[in-house]
Amino acid sequence: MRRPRLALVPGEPAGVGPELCIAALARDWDADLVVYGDGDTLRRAAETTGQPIPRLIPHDAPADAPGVRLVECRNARPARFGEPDPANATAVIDALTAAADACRSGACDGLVTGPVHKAAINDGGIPYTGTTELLARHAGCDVVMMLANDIVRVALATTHLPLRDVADAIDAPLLERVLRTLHDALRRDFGHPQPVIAVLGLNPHAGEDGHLGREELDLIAPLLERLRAEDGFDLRGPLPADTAFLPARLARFDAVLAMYHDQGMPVLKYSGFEQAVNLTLGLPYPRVAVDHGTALDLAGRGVADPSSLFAAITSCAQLARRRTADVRA
Ligand SMILES: NC(=O)C1=CN([C@@H]2O[C@H](COP(=O)(O)OP(=O)(O)OC[C@H]3O[C@@H](n4cnc5c(N)ncnc54)[C@H](O)[C@@H]3O)[C@@H](O)[C@H]2O)C=CC1
Ligand SMILES: NCC(=O)COP(=O)(O)O
Repeated sequence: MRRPRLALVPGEPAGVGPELCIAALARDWDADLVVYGDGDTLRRAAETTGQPIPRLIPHDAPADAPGVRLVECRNARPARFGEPDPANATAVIDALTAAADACRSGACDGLVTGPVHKAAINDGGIPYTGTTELLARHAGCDVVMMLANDIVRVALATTHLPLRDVADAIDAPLLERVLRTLHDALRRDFGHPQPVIAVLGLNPHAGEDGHLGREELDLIAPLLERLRAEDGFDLRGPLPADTAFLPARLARFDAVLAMYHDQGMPVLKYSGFEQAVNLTLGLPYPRVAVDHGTALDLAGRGVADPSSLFAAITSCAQLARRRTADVRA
């Protein structure tokens, strides 16, 4: 089977993404990496953090040319580690878009991304809530954000939304789309023919029989009941979020669906920040990102932990191989 070719996007030039990518490029992977980013930033990240500077070659260099293939997406201004510059927002988004194009055209088999600084992109004049949403728009499909480590998989019904807007955003069509996308991905990409999905309530104690909110009674429970009637849909809940993650309960679930970002994310990050990855389910190609942010406090110092990026590359390569095998079967 052909080695998967993965597009690797470092993300925010002033963050830890470039130096973590340099660490990744020094390793052997069961995949070929093609970097989409600013070559000068990568070289300076290597230099500043005392890592070997990779030989970057154009992405369309001859097949036997030695070096790391780079699709150059030049920054408007040289990056200063620790200080995001909104002038470079366009280059960051262009790199993500070019890499997504390559995945959609089949030139690459999967996408791995470093952290992006949301405020810097918006300050640069580009409306942006997250790469998950950007890739969904780009591919024109429904997606689900799911974070995963060896202990738990947490998917989110809503992603980067102010808390004030969350309750209004959660309705039956949205939850149904999310559950179908999650269910399909657990079956197709994660090898669970009959996945068990725990669905959290929105309110404390899952609404306490309607005394602490009615979304569970009026919306979530009837939807779960309807979907359970379909073959293969094993849905538990709506469960109180405060006890759903108890280890003994968690062991019975293949994934937990949280209603909003900070209902699920802290559990995931507390249970294993270093090894966790962020997956976008529902795209026509696998996309896996680091679970952490730009860590501006560490950028350029050579102390950032590369484990999440390494886990993202490993996971993306596995998903890409699985999809290639499915196509051939
Ligand atoms: N995948 C992505 O694109 C993500 C992007 N972000 C963005 O990153 C920016 C900063 O977010 P924060 O909330 O400060 O989170 P952060 O993850 O950048 O930092 C939180 C803490 O974790 C530490 N940390 C992060 N990555 C680390 C690593 N690889 N090794 C060792 N320590 C590490 C940092 O030093 C800091 O103490 C925001 O603009 C946010 O939107 C946040 C999460 C994910
Ligand atoms: N909290 C996750 C995060 O901010 C990264 O999300 P995305 O940019 O991959 O959508």
